Amino acid sequence: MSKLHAFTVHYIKRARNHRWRCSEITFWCIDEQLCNQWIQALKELLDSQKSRPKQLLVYINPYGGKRQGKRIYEQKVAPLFNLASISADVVITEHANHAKDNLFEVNIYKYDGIVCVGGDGMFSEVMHGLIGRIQKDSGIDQNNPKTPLAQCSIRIGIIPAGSTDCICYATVGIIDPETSALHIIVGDCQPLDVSSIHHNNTFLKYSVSLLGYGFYGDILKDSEKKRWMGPMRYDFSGFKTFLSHQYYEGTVSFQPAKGTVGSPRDKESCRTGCHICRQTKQLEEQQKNYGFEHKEVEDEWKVIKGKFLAINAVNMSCACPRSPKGLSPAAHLADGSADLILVRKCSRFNFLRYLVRHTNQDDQFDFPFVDVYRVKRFQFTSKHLEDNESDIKDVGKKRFGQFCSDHPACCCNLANSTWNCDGETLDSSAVEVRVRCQLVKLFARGIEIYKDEAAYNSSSNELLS
Ligand SMILES: CCCCCCCCCCCCC/C=C/[C@@H](O)[C@H](CO)NC(=O)CCCCCCCCCCCCCCC
Ligand SMILES: Nc1ncnc2c1ncn2[C@@H]1O[C@H](COP(=O)(O)OP(=O)(O)OP(=O)(O)O)[C@@H](O)[C@H]1O
Ligand SMILES: [Ca+2]
Repeated sequence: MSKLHAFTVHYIKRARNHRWRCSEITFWCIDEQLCNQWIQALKELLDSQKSRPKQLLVYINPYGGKRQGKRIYEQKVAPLFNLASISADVVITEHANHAKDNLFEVNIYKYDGIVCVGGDGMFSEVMHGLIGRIQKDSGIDQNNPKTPLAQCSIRIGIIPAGSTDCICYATVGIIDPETSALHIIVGDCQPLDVSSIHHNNTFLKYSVSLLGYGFYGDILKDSEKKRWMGPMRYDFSGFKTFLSHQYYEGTVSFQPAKGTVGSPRDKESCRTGCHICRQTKQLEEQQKNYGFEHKEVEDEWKVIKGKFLAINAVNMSCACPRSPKGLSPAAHLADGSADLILVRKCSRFNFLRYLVRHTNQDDQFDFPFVDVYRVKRFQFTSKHLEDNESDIKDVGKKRFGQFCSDHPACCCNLANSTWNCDGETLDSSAVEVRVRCQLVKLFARGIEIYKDEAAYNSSSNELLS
């Protein structure tokens, strides 16, 4: 404009329910030199913020959730990345495992972060690619369950476009692509615990949210055949699995977490700057300094044999829109432990009461048939496998498929379930699980606490571009 000079500042404004929005404000000035000084000062301020990513590698699953991944990225995320001068190499996946395989081929070290546009399954794929690549480059064999893993310093960003999106919900507080893009732009960093799953010295998978056998495994297995239904498939398969009321027999053994301060029955949840996660990290660093870090303590295994409707190990609350407080409301994102929830065989009515409590304020652990433990390691072996193993020693015994080999007429239930590993199926009737403290990092900051309702309007806004 004649004789007036101006520049526009784009910044982040907090809105309700942990939502972030991009706003802009234009400053006018009659003095051109002063205007340029301001622009220069703001540019220098932005450049000095080293945690902000400049170059990203983006994987889009065009078939996740309601199949909106590509549109969400192009319309809601790419314009914000452009505004923040972030350059992105975009790969639209053509098949399952495309992103994972690609992460073993590209030069990942030239990127400040890897972004996945999709659901929990897509995140899991990218995480497997990244962890696997880092171990390969560090010469670490993932098959040895005792080996400490190399941490991944390249952060992962999630643009939610899946069916459950629980990892996004539990680390940001809302499923909103724009909010997640803004957390990436400001360069947030949230470490995450990862569980490694092995069987007989063979690496199977990693898990960050839910590793579930029985109820959630069966829901997932059934729902995979109904992908065409979109996110609704989980409700349909959930109802069907609930009616089938299948229980599974086996042995769970675990080592209770010693070094953590919290308990799964705490009233307080993990939030931005969580002191429990911070204390754990400090403790781990102290142990490192004293040289204790990789010593395996073999004492104190607790063993539970029984009939279970569900065995769930969660590394985070698993909060999602279906259950806003999640499977274990007090679980921590980065405390080096998982909450192991054992739901024993009970009536359908009681199991329904347990499920309903995931949707209200009542305590879902306050039932005689539900136990919850905070653990660092656990193992599960199905009775089917235990019996088969003892049969091998006792040559000549006949086996009767899914029924008890000792008493074919007694109809003991020896069926096997599947594991639900962050929304991916995993078939293994015996697993050994270890929590790896803060193995990966996300572009997130945990769920922020708004001290009072007015705070989200007045609290600090962040400069975008
Ligand atoms: C009566 C209402 C009860 C509602 C109970 C809701 C509990 C929901 C807890 C959800 C926890 C999700 C954990 C996240 C797992 C993700 O890594 C994974 C991949 O995205 N998602 C699922 O496996 C997807 C799992 C989807 C689970 C859906 C469960 C639906 C159960 C429906 C039972 C109906 C009984 C009705 C009887 C009249
Ligand atoms: N182009 C593709 N074609 C088919 N499958 C793909 C493709 N790209 C990725 N996948 C696979 O699709 C699976 C599911 O994707 P995603 O997690 O994005 O959606 P979802 O299952 O609907 O959501 P959620 O995991 O949150 O329930 C992932 O395991 C991923 O490996
Ligand atoms: Ca944890």
